[in-house]
Amino acid sequence: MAGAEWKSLEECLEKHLPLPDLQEVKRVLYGKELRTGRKRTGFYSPGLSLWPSQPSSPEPGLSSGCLAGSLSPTRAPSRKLDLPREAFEAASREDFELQGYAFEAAEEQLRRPRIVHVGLVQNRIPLPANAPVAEQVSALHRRIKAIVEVAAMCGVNIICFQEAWTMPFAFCTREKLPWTEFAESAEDGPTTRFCQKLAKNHDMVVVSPILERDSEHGDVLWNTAVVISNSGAVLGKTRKNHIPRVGDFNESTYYMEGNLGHPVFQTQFGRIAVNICYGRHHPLNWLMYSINGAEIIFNPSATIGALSESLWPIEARNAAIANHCFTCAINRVGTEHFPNEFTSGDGKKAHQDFGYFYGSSYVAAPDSSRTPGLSRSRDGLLVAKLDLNLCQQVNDVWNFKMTGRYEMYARELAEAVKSNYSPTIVKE
Ligand SMILES: NC(=O)NCCC(=O)O
Repeated sequence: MAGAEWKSLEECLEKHLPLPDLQEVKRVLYGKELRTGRKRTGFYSPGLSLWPSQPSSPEPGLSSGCLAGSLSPTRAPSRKLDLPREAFEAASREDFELQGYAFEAAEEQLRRPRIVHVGLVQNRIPLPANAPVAEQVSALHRRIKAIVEVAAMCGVNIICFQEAWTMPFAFCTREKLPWTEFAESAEDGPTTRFCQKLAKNHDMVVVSPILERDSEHGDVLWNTAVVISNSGAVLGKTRKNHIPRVGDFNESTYYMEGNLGHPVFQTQFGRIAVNICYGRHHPLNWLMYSINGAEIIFNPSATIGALSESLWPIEARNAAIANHCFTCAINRVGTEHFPNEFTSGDGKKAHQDFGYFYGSSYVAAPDSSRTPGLSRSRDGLLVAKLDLNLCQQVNDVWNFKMTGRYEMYARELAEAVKSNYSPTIVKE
């Protein structure tokens, strides 16, 4: 662990990064740049920039090494995972990125390690959004099949695809056809049947986020993740609880807020839950999956750079810390162009694309460690080896569940949602 000789993260980045890279790193790490008020860095005061406009040189006599750290038993960074050569060869042939990392937990006397390999898939849409619907779906099935085969070579036990993975993210258009034609039955639609085969063939739990059409209940559409057991049986489904009303994410035009609560799925490899995209901004949403016993919470997403890139590295990681569980954040890749122009209701010109989906999928652990992200620009498979014992180990150290005071919050929230509630504000 570094002492005072390692001055600051900011100074290290400034010293070692070329200016264009530094600007991008600042954008992702700190959000928008604050007004520049002083030239040196090293401390923050409101309204002033954390960053000088040019990289500065370190003060003489101070070391500026970029990493000095020892591993603590409760916070070991994920390390690279050895994956089979054939898997890398296949990934390269199929033109997608493959990365693997392992998280470790301390050895226990009474419990054996509870090892599970998860796979996170991020991808572009392979065909343009104006190709026939059936061709787009088939092309996506083919693409995902190729990636799942590599995941199988890597020993993946549970795989999760990106939000609404069988379609372009067309909700920005507000048009119904052809986009509603991508909706399928969660129980026996073509995509679920396709995933059942994958699950059975590869002995892998498959989390398949789709646009669901529930024809048993008035043909209502939902944003749903179907969870398919490694036996090939449909274990169940879960629905997106929070629908964005931000920017071009006009999703409430298409489907309703989920009505299935916070189910957790007991799989052979551990207890999992799915918090779909915009749900990651809602700490109570993560909390309820965790209270129901989730050890791994997947967050299949579709989100764009201008809107959320500075939120991305924080939210799922914070949820893993706050809830003593693993979280898996997955985002799609690329720019999707739509046949007709639409406006964003912001006075700006009509346009035909949503913005840039920046990938960057990652896994975060309860001890605050995380994997690096997949790239911003390529399809990819991230394999992470988890020891689920880490969840309880961190819980026993930090005790957030024990100190959570849920009863107090339940009481206060129950009051706060009443129409006659008046907030407690103490005034002079
Ligand atoms: N798909 C979705 O909910 N996107 C909303 C934007 C975001 O949450 O970053």
